[in-house]
Amino acid sequence: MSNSWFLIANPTSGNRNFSKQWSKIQQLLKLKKIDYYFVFTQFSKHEIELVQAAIQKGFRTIISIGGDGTLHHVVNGIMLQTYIKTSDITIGVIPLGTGNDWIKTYNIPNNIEKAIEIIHQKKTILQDIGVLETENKKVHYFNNVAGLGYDGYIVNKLKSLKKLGGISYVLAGIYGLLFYKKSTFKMSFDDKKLEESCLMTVIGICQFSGGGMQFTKNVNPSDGLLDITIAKNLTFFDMVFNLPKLYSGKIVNHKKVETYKTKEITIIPQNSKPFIQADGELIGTGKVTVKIIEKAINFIIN
Ligand SMILES: Nc1ncnc2c1ncn2[C@@H]1O[C@H](COP(=O)(O)OP(=O)(O)OP(=O)(O)O)[C@@H](O)[C@H]1O
Repeated sequence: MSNSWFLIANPTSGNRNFSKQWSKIQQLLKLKKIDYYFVFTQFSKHEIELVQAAIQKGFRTIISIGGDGTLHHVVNGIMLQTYIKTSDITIGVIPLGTGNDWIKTYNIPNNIEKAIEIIHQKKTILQDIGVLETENKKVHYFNNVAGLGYDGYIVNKLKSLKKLGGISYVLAGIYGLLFYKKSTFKMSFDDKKLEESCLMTVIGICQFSGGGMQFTKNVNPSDGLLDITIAKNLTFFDMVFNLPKLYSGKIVNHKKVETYKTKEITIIPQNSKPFIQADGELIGTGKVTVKIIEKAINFIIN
């Protein structure tokens, strides 16, 4: 087993100059005498095979350098392997992405120097991981927030806007409010069966999504429960007038919003196939079942 860190860096994440950021990261790691190996991703989802190869070589501490998408695929690589227990792995994050939402739950600043200092201190939490099964029986893991409906629509729109940086989330959000068509979702969890016209249903392990918005209530990332938020018939005006509440998290108290905690939920959209997003990555459309794997991976936190 290796005591070195294994760094997986996505040179395409964020919109800052990657080679400049990378030189800074290398200098800081040397300064802190942190022993490491590194690889750059060469294509989307390359993270999965890179992290699995690293685990087979004996690495147990992985650093994801990029945004939420890079971390999402690193997590999927770990969860999809059967070589070792996933809870033997520790992940640290050096944020280079656009939204960088996962780090916000743990007060990790969007700053390379501070993120490396936090990694050096090695304080960890054993966090839950969510697992989504889509209509075609495909399985996807998520470490932050997943959702169906409006937020999936936004993630799809974001693809063409991310080059604009942080503002892209706001622009995609407004576009979605103008053009996304709500649909009726049948939802079942515990002994509940709901049928509602929904803007979206959000499923959280952690607290922030959409570039700093908060749709989950009283989040605890290691309680073995999914935080479900059902945004019902919210209109364009409801969203615009409540914009500060989307960022402060108070939106969960709105009369058209319901929150639940559960271990498993199935959502079946009626007469439409809305996009499903997981950690800001588009993973499918239509029906989805979501479960939780309690205390699955160690993450370095502040
Ligand atoms: N070399 C590569 N070329 C193209 N795409 C890549 C490459 N490496 C990784 N990717 C993909 O790029 C996507 C975006 O990366 P990431 O989410 O980390 O950055 P971001 O979109 O800027 O940040 P955020 O998600 O925090 O807004 C991910 O789906 C990732 O798998």
